Amino acid sequence: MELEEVFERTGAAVYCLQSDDSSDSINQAIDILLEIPPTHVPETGENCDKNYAYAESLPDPSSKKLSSKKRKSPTNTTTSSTADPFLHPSIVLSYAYLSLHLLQPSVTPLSLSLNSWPSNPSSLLLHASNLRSISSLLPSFLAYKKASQTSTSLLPLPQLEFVDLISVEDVINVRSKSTYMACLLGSLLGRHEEVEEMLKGFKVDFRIAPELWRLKAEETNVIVEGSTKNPIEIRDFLPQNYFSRLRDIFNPDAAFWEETDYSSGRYYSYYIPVKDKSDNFFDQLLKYMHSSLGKYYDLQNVKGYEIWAHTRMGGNSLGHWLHYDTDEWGVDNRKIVRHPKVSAVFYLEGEGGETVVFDEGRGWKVGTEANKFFAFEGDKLHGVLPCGGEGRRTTFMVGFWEVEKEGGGRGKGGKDGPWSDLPRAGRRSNWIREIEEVEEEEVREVVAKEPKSVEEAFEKLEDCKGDVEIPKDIDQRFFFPGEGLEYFQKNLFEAD
Ligand SMILES: O=C(O)CCC(=O)C(=O)O
Ligand SMILES: [Fe+2]
Repeated sequence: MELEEVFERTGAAVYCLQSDDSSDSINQAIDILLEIPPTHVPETGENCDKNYAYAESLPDPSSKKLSSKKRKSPTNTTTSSTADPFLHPSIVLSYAYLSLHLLQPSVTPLSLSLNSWPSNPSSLLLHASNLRSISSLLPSFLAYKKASQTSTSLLPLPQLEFVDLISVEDVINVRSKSTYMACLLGSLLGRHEEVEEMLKGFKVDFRIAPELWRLKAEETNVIVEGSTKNPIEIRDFLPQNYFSRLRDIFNPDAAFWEETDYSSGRYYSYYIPVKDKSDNFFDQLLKYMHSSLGKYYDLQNVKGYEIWAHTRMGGNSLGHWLHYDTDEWGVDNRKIVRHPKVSAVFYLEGEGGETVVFDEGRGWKVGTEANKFFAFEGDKLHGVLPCGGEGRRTTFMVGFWEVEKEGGGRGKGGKDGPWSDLPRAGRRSNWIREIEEVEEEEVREVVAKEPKSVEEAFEKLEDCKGDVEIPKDIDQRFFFPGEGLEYFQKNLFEAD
């Protein structure tokens, strides 16, 4: 196959992918690309002079108004093709597979493209992200690191808007993204010296200390008998019938996630006032949690509970950025910052990254375990570390508030927002039908322990004064600028 046809086919495939995001179009693009024999894949990168010369000889693709004409036949490529010397057919093929969530088939074409241009940063970035999705953390770290070291002047700016897995910004910001991801995975893998070197690209003054990354979140023997200011964890917390009901409501396949549009990523929670008499399972559960925690924290003035939940696909998640739990309604509407008296995390499964909580310089670390309950004073900075592994991480959170609900409720487009009322059962909220009362349980005796901690949870960095921007969309705040924790206080007006 002539080089010209390879370009035309690649352009045509991109055009299919851009014209709409239906699986038909994606499959059509895949068919077009699969006809290019792998041995005819053009040389790019270090050897791409030929491609440049060819590309320059073609009319400017932007003058062809790609979107004005729908392609009719996959082989009629002349009017719609884009000649981009960096648009390697194998990269496009692997993007196409990825956009159908076909991870495995995407690996081979990507490796092929890396064969012809081993340091192609955008292929490396995609390759690294693939490897991370299949929990190959070390190879993924190495690929990110390699991408972070490639020169940015030769970066491709191709038309890659056709998949949401990687945006044009990702490609432009390939260096910042790959460096940041390498720092994140490197920290997880204990390669702190390399990370420190890479952090020099950014302007940051602190990072989570290697000691905290290394700490094993095992159970301690420090039993907490009564009132405390420190976090506590309680294993085997809920009686079986409460636990299984909660699991049913927030099971990964449960209606809740779909009906509340969890995947949109917007924040929503429900505010449930303290009542004398329970009307439903949530009342029962929250009363139970409240009485149990009352021995350790002063919860007498609590007026209501904010509840929300998270489920993270697979174990290989990036965690949850460091934040304070706040009353998002107050932040948005009154520009005031309030915290719950106590915040708590209930682990529905034993998978995924550890929760970390900070107070002044100290940092506690808590491992996930099914039916474990973890609580801490609600004005403490906290987050979730990234992790590898296969399992899913699902947690149910409770904020114990001394503040009565004033506003809150529906967010944009009538959807649930922060401090919503529980919905009534309806077509879009079947999940709520599962909260009818269960048999009431007496509060059991529990053993509360203080989780493991390190004295100095943040490490000061001296030479990290680079000008690469930390990518906003994946900033976990594990590396941050400033004098100390005031960086987080200043950012309190950003919703969690
Ligand atoms: O899942 C966790 O461990 C904590 C999550 C959290 O802090 C939050 O959702 O506000
Ligand atoms: Fe939180």
